[in-house]
Amino acid sequence: MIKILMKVSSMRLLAENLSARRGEDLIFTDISFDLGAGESLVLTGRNGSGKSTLLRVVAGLLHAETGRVSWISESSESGMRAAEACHYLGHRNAMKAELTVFENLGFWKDFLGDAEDGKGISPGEAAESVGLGGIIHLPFGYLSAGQQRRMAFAKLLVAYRPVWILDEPTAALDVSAEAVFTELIKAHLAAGGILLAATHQPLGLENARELRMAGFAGVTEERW
Ligand SMILES: Nc1ncnc2c1ncn2[C@@H]1O[C@H](COP(=O)(O)OP(=O)(O)OP(=O)(O)O)[C@@H](O)[C@H]1O
Repeated sequence: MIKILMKVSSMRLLAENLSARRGEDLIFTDISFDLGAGESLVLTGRNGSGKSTLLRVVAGLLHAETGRVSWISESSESGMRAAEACHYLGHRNAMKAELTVFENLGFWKDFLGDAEDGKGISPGEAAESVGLGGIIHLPFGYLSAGQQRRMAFAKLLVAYRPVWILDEPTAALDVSAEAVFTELIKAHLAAGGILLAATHQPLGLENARELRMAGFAGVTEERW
């Protein structure tokens, strides 16, 4: 049973005419999308096509060459900052190997705090939610690659953010972990959350839109 404490969010994520450069190369141009409560957009495309770059631009971690990202929330007239509105889960898990799982998740809970319209769950409950409640006392570095990825996902649950930005969330995961992640994402969307994800494997979401990145300024969009 997955328990996530949050009210139905009314967030909107608007990206307008985004372009980004890595080094000398323009990786994509004029990408726009508009995601409302409960909506998801999945970026696909070959290695190097710019998926991670787009996610990092939206999360405010990379500078956009052109365009802008707006985080529109009913609870904040002036809009929100990326750090207040989204969780970003990149290729790395952002956990300290020598601290226990409990200490890592506790750190993130205290450091991030909750966005206004939701409430995160405890480190113990979050570990339970990803199927690893029994190993919360172990140093993070002792965990297998798949267990580490599950615990990185649990970080999304300890502090509430309406938008989840996930880069290859299911890399190194077994089939049961994929199913757990899909259920957690569906629960997030059902509560009015938003998902922006890059993946090479389908995430099992029925109504996700797809943005196929072609790399070096090419891009196409279609609905799955
Ligand atoms: N710091 C950098 N300087 C120059 N080029 C870079 C830099 N970082 C990334 N790139 C290039 O930008 C392009 C897009 O990379 P990106 O990581 O966004 O691709 P991706 O679609 O996420 O790939 P993958 O599926 O392998 O994760 C690639 O061609 C990459 O080599």
